[in-house]
Amino acid sequence: MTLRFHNISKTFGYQKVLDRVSYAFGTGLYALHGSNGIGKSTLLSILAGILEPDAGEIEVAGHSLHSAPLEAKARLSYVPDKCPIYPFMTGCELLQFVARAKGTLICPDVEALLESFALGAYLNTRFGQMSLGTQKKTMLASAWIGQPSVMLMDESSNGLDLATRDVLIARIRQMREKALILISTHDAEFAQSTGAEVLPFSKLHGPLMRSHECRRGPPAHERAAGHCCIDPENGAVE
Ligand SMILES: Nc1ncnc2c1ncn2[C@@H]1O[C@H](COP(=O)(O)OP(=O)(O)OP(=O)(O)O)[C@@H](O)[C@H]1O
Repeated sequence: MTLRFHNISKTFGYQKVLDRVSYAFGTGLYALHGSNGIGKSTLLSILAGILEPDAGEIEVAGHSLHSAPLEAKARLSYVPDKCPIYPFMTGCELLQFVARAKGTLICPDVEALLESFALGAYLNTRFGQMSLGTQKKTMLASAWIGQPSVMLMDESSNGLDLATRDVLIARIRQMREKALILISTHDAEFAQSTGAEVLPFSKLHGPLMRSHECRRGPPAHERAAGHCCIDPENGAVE
Protein backbone atom coordinates (compact mmCIF):
# COMPACT_ATOMS: atom_id res chain seq x y z
CA MET A 1 0.00 0.00 0.00
CA THR A 2 1.21 3.52 -0.79
CA LEU A 3 -0.67 5.19 2.06
CA ARG A 4 -2.39 3.43 4.88
CA PHE A 5 -3.97 4.94 7.97
CA HIS A 6 -5.84 3.18 10.66
CA ASN A 7 -8.10 4.40 13.48
CA ILE A 8 -7.04 8.05 13.29
CA SER A 9 -8.84 10.17 15.88
CA LYS A 10 -8.56 13.86 16.64
CA THR A 11 -10.38 16.07 19.10
CA PHE A 12 -10.07 19.84 19.41
CA GLY A 13 -11.29 20.86 22.85
CA TYR A 14 -14.66 19.16 23.15
CA GLN A 15 -15.09 18.68 19.41
CA LYS A 16 -14.28 15.24 18.07
CA VAL A 17 -13.38 15.90 14.46
CA LEU A 18 -11.96 12.52 13.44
CA ASP A 19 -13.24 9.32 14.97
CA ARG A 20 -11.28 6.17 14.05
CA VAL A 21 -10.79 7.07 10.43
CA SER A 22 -9.16 4.34 8.33
CA TYR A 23 -8.27 3.75 4.71
CA ALA A 24 -5.55 2.30 2.50
CA PHE A 25 -4.59 3.45 -0.96
CA GLY A 26 -2.43 2.16 -3.76
CA THR A 27 -1.34 4.61 -6.43
CA GLY A 28 -4.03 6.75 -8.05
CA LEU A 29 -5.83 10.03 -7.76
CA TYR A 30 -8.63 10.71 -5.28
CA ALA A 31 -10.61 13.83 -4.46
CA LEU A 32 -11.78 13.92 -0.84
CA HIS A 33 -15.25 15.33 -0.77
CA GLY A 34 -17.26 16.52 2.20
CA SER A 35 -19.01 19.49 3.74
CA ASN A 36 -17.21 22.45 5.35
CA GLY A 37 -15.73 21.59 8.71
CA ILE A 38 -16.05 17.82 8.36
CA GLY A 39 -12.31 17.35 8.92
CA LYS A 40 -10.63 17.10 5.48
CA SER A 41 -7.84 19.59 6.20
CA THR A 42 -7.33 18.15 9.67
CA LEU A 43 -6.90 14.68 8.20
CA LEU A 44 -4.49 15.84 5.49
CA SER A 45 -2.29 17.71 7.96
CA ILE A 46 -2.22 14.64 10.22
CA LEU A 47 -1.28 12.42 7.26
CA ALA A 48 1.47 14.92 6.39
CA GLY A 49 2.89 14.71 9.91
CA ILE A 50 2.17 18.38 10.63
CA LEU A 51 -0.52 17.74 13.23
CA GLU A 52 -0.37 14.96 15.86
CA PRO A 53 -3.40 12.67 15.97
CA ASP A 54 -4.75 11.63 19.37
CA ALA A 55 -4.62 8.03 18.20
CA GLY A 56 -4.02 5.98 15.10
CA GLU A 57 -1.29 4.76 12.80
CA ILE A 58 -0.08 6.05 9.46
CA GLU A 59 2.22 4.33 6.98
CA VAL A 60 3.70 6.07 3.95
CA ALA A 61 5.13 3.64 1.38
CA GLY A 62 5.56 1.10 4.17
CA HIS A 63 7.23 3.50 6.63
CA SER A 64 5.51 4.38 9.88
CA LEU A 65 5.09 8.14 10.27
CA HIS A 66 5.39 7.62 14.02
CA SER A 67 8.44 5.35 14.31
CA ALA A 68 10.27 6.22 11.06
CA PRO A 69 9.25 9.84 10.41
CA LEU A 70 12.25 10.78 8.26
CA GLU A 71 11.77 7.85 5.89
CA ALA A 72 8.01 8.42 5.72
CA LYS A 73 8.23 12.19 5.22
CA ALA A 74 10.91 11.85 2.53
CA ARG A 75 8.31 10.01 0.47
CA LEU A 76 5.47 12.44 0.82
CA SER A 77 4.66 15.98 -0.13
CA TYR A 78 1.97 18.24 1.24
CA VAL A 79 0.52 21.47 -0.08
CA PRO A 80 -1.66 23.19 2.52
CA ASP A 81 -4.43 25.56 1.58
CA LYS A 82 -2.79 28.52 3.32
CA CYS A 83 0.88 29.35 3.00
CA PRO A 84 2.59 28.53 6.31
CA ILE A 85 6.02 29.75 5.23
CA TYR A 86 8.16 32.22 7.08
CA PRO A 87 7.61 35.49 5.20
CA PHE A 88 11.34 36.26 4.89
CA MET A 89 12.04 33.03 2.99
CA THR A 90 12.39 33.39 -0.78
CA GLY A 91 10.88 30.95 -3.26
CA CYS A 92 14.32 29.63 -4.08
CA GLU A 93 15.12 29.11 -0.41
CA LEU A 94 11.92 27.14 0.08
CA LEU A 95 12.70 24.85 -2.84
CA GLN A 96 16.25 24.28 -1.59
CA PHE A 97 14.98 23.68 1.93
CA VAL A 98 12.55 21.01 0.74
CA ALA A 99 15.21 19.36 -1.45
CA ARG A 100 17.67 19.28 1.47
CA ALA A 101 15.06 17.87 3.84
CA LYS A 102 14.38 15.08 1.35
CA GLY A 103 18.07 14.48 0.70
CA THR A 104 17.73 15.22 -2.99
CA LEU A 105 18.28 17.91 -5.64
CA ILE A 106 15.94 20.06 -7.65
CA CYS A 107 15.75 17.92 -10.79
CA PRO A 108 15.06 19.07 -14.38
CA ASP A 109 11.44 17.94 -14.04
CA VAL A 110 10.87 20.41 -11.19
CA GLU A 111 12.72 23.12 -13.11
CA ALA A 112 10.37 22.48 -16.05
CA LEU A 113 7.39 22.87 -13.72
CA LEU A 114 8.76 26.16 -12.37
CA GLU A 115 9.01 27.34 -15.96
CA SER A 116 5.48 26.18 -16.82
CA PHE A 117 4.22 28.09 -13.76
CA ALA A 118 6.20 31.15 -14.99
CA LEU A 119 7.85 31.34 -11.56
CA GLY A 120 11.36 32.27 -12.74
CA ALA A 121 10.93 35.97 -12.07
CA TYR A 122 9.70 35.34 -8.52
CA LEU A 123 12.19 32.82 -7.17
CA ASN A 124 14.15 35.50 -5.34
CA THR A 125 11.03 37.19 -3.99
CA ARG A 126 10.24 36.73 -0.31
CA PHE A 127 6.97 34.95 0.50
CA GLY A 128 5.72 37.96 2.39
CA GLN A 129 5.93 39.98 -0.82
CA MET A 130 4.42 37.40 -3.19
CA SER A 131 0.80 37.35 -4.32
CA LEU A 132 -1.26 34.47 -2.90
CA GLY A 133 -1.27 32.76 -6.31
CA THR A 134 2.52 32.96 -6.57
CA GLN A 135 2.89 31.56 -3.05
CA LYS A 136 0.59 28.70 -3.99
CA LYS A 137 2.45 27.98 -7.24
CA THR A 138 5.78 27.87 -5.39
CA MET A 139 4.39 25.45 -2.81
CA LEU A 140 2.85 23.31 -5.55
CA ALA A 141 6.15 23.17 -7.45
CA SER A 142 7.93 22.12 -4.24
CA ALA A 143 5.54 19.16 -3.97
CA TRP A 144 7.19 17.57 -7.01
CA ILE A 145 10.66 17.59 -5.43
CA GLY A 146 12.05 14.14 -4.64
CA GLN A 147 9.54 12.11 -6.69
CA PRO A 148 7.10 11.57 -3.81
CA SER A 149 5.07 8.38 -3.46
CA VAL A 150 2.25 10.29 -1.72
CA MET A 151 1.08 13.81 -2.59
CA LEU A 152 -1.44 15.50 -0.30
CA MET A 153 -3.02 18.67 -1.64
CA ASP A 154 -5.49 20.84 0.23
CA GLU A 155 -7.59 23.07 -2.03
CA SER A 156 -4.81 22.98 -4.59
CA SER A 157 -6.71 24.99 -7.24
CA ASN A 158 -7.53 27.89 -4.91
CA GLY A 159 -6.21 31.23 -6.15
CA LEU A 160 -4.72 29.91 -9.40
CA ASP A 161 -5.18 31.63 -12.77
CA LEU A 162 -6.54 29.55 -15.65
CA ALA A 163 -3.17 28.90 -17.31
CA THR A 164 -1.65 27.65 -14.05
CA ARG A 165 -4.70 25.57 -13.32
CA ASP A 166 -4.33 23.83 -16.70
CA VAL A 167 -0.64 23.13 -16.04
CA LEU A 168 -1.52 21.69 -12.63
CA ILE A 169 -4.28 19.50 -14.06
CA ALA A 170 -1.89 18.08 -16.68
CA ARG A 171 0.81 17.47 -14.06
CA ILE A 172 -1.55 15.74 -11.67
CA ARG A 173 -2.85 13.52 -14.47
CA GLN A 174 0.73 12.49 -15.29
CA MET A 175 1.52 11.68 -11.66
CA ARG A 176 -1.45 9.48 -10.88
CA GLU A 177 0.17 6.36 -12.37
CA LYS A 178 3.29 6.83 -10.24
CA ALA A 179 2.02 8.07 -6.88
CA LEU A 180 -1.01 8.37 -4.67
CA ILE A 181 -2.44 11.87 -4.99
CA LEU A 182 -5.08 12.80 -2.44
CA ILE A 183 -6.67 16.18 -2.97
CA SER A 184 -9.26 17.94 -0.89
CA THR A 185 -11.31 20.32 -2.96
CA HIS A 186 -14.69 21.98 -3.29
CA ASP A 187 -13.83 22.72 -6.93
CA ALA A 188 -15.78 19.94 -8.66
CA GLU A 189 -14.73 21.07 -12.13
CA PHE A 190 -11.06 20.90 -11.14
CA ALA A 191 -11.48 17.43 -9.64
CA GLN A 192 -13.29 16.24 -12.75
CA SER A 193 -10.65 17.68 -15.08
CA THR A 194 -7.91 15.78 -13.29
CA GLY A 195 -9.90 12.56 -13.59
CA ALA A 196 -9.86 12.07 -9.83
CA GLU A 197 -12.06 9.46 -8.25
CA VAL A 198 -14.35 11.23 -5.80
CA LEU A 199 -14.02 9.81 -2.30
CA PRO A 200 -16.78 10.91 0.10
CA PHE A 201 -15.30 11.72 3.51
CA SER A 202 -17.95 9.60 5.17
CA LYS A 203 -16.39 6.51 3.55
CA LEU A 204 -13.33 6.93 5.75
CA HIS A 205 -15.16 6.58 9.03
CA GLY A 206 -14.62 3.26 10.71
CA PRO A 207 -18.06 2.87 12.26
CA LEU A 208 -19.80 3.80 9.01
CA MET A 209 -17.68 1.40 7.01
CA ARG A 210 -18.35 -1.34 9.52
CA SER A 211 -22.08 -1.04 9.38
CA HIS A 212 -22.64 -0.26 5.71
CA GLU A 213 -19.87 -1.81 3.71
CA CYS A 214 -17.40 -4.09 5.32
CA ARG A 215 -19.71 -6.91 6.25
CA ARG A 216 -20.17 -7.41 2.53
CA GLY A 217 -16.77 -6.02 1.53
CA PRO A 218 -16.21 -3.44 -1.20
CA PRO A 219 -17.01 -4.33 -4.81
CA ALA A 220 -14.27 -6.06 -6.77
CA HIS A 221 -13.37 -3.00 -8.85
CA GLU A 222 -12.75 -0.99 -5.69
CA ARG A 223 -10.51 -3.67 -4.21
CA ALA A 224 -8.50 -3.70 -7.43
CA ALA A 225 -8.06 0.07 -7.13
CA GLY A 226 -6.46 -0.37 -3.72
CA HIS A 227 -9.38 0.29 -1.43
CA CYS A 228 -9.59 -1.39 1.93
CA CYS A 229 -12.04 -2.13 4.60
CA ILE A 230 -12.00 -2.81 8.28
CA ASP A 231 -12.72 -6.20 9.67
CA PRO A 232 -15.96 -5.71 11.66
CA GLU A 233 -14.88 -8.18 14.30
CA ASN A 234 -11.33 -7.16 15.13
CA GLY A 235 -10.84 -3.81 13.41
CA ALA A 236 -7.97 -5.08 11.22
CA VAL A 237 -7.41 -3.34 7.92
CA GLU A 238 -7.60 -5.70 4.93
N1 LIG B 1 -6.40 24.08 15.37
C1 LIG B 1 -7.69 23.94 15.59
N2 LIG B 1 -8.22 24.23 16.79
C2 LIG B 1 -9.54 24.05 17.05
N3 LIG B 1 -10.42 23.60 16.13
C3 LIG B 1 -9.95 23.30 14.92
C4 LIG B 1 -8.57 23.45 14.58
N4 LIG B 1 -8.42 23.06 13.29
C5 LIG B 1 -9.62 22.69 12.84
N5 LIG B 1 -10.54 22.85 13.82
C6 LIG B 1 -11.97 22.51 13.71
O1 LIG B 1 -12.07 21.20 13.21
C7 LIG B 1 -13.17 21.09 12.32
C8 LIG B 1 -12.69 20.53 11.00
O2 LIG B 1 -11.93 21.51 10.34
P1 LIG B 1 -11.25 21.25 8.95
O3 LIG B 1 -10.55 22.50 8.55
O4 LIG B 1 -10.46 20.01 9.02
O5 LIG B 1 -12.50 20.98 8.00
P2 LIG B 1 -12.61 20.88 6.42
O6 LIG B 1 -13.42 19.68 6.12
O7 LIG B 1 -11.25 20.94 5.81
O8 LIG B 1 -13.43 22.20 6.09
P3 LIG B 1 -13.47 23.11 4.76
O9 LIG B 1 -14.15 22.31 3.70
O10 LIG B 1 -14.28 24.28 5.21
O11 LIG B 1 -12.06 23.50 4.43
C9 LIG B 1 -13.78 22.47 12.21
O12 LIG B 1 -14.88 22.54 13.08
C10 LIG B 1 -12.68 23.39 12.70
O13 LIG B 1 -13.19 24.54 13.29
